[in-house]
Amino acid sequence: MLVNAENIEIPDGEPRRSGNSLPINELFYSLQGEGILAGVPTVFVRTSGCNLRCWFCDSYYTSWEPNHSWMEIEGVVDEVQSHDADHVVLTGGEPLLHENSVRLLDELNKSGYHITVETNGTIYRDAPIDLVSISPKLASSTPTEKKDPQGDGEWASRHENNRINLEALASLVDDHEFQLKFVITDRNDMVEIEELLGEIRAATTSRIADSAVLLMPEGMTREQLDETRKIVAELAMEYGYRYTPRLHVDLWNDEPGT
Ligand SMILES: C[S@@+](CC[C@H](N)C(=O)[O-])C[C@H]1O[C@@H](n2cnc3c(N)ncnc32)[C@H](O)[C@@H]1O
Ligand SMILES: Nc1nc2[nH]cc(C(=O)O)c2c(=O)[nH]1
Ligand code: SF4
Ligand SMILES: [Mg+2]
Repeated sequence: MLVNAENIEIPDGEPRRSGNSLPINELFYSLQGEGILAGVPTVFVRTSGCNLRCWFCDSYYTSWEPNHSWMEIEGVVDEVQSHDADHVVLTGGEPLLHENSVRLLDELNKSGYHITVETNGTIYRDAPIDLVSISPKLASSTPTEKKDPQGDGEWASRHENNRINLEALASLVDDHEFQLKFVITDRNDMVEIEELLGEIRAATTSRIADSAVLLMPEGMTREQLDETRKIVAELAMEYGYRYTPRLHVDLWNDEPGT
């Protein structure tokens, strides 16, 4: 089943490529920095192009200013295999925008990798995924005129209209092991999280344990996380959800390829 097909687009200014290629922004070996697998050595494949525009996006060159090389799926698999890892993360941008992400996931699955997909949860695709790491975008992510990193809020209504797709969220939760990972900018986010969790729980037959709900502090740099991480840790204790660090930021700050 494909939900929200009308949102699928390729990055601006690129000819539509056919065949077996994907727009790849970067491919690197690091430690999983976020979520229930934090600390696990992992190869990251980052596609370019996104259907949303979070004002805080830490992968600016996949969303606001998409930048990539087109790579054949075979070449991506070869490069993944050149690293000594059992875990692969497919991220972006929004990796599930691209039909060919399914082909890549099929190939990685055949090679026996544990596969995590990092997604904003607006698009469902039938693919082999061991852990779907869903990060639904809250109202506080919307690039309003004041928060827009690039213009005067031109993306705000499009982002707002597309950021939640309950049907896709429920399908992702129903079909895979999952974590729901919310980026927290301040305590007001909790009202919307509680409401959205109620809606997802009503739409799915799967149980969503509180331990599968992760609160992640917003911040691209150590300095920014210094402002948010303690508040988020306290919110996790208050609500009974799980706190997730951003280990890569703690270790390497905002260095590319980490
Ligand atoms: C760049 S996104 C790519 C995957 C997908 N588009 C998504 O948003 O889930 C990877 C992860 O980084 C998170 N993220 C992006 N910018 C962030 C920031 N400034 N602080 C904390 N987390 C951030 C996203 O919520 C998501 O969990
Ligand atoms: N180390 C590291 N861990 C991550 N987990 C999710 C990431 C992402 O950007 O999706 C990410 C990332 O960019 N780096
Ligand atoms: S959905 Fe993910 S990639 Fe897209 S703008 Fe938001 S954080 Fe960035
Ligand atoms: Mg990242």
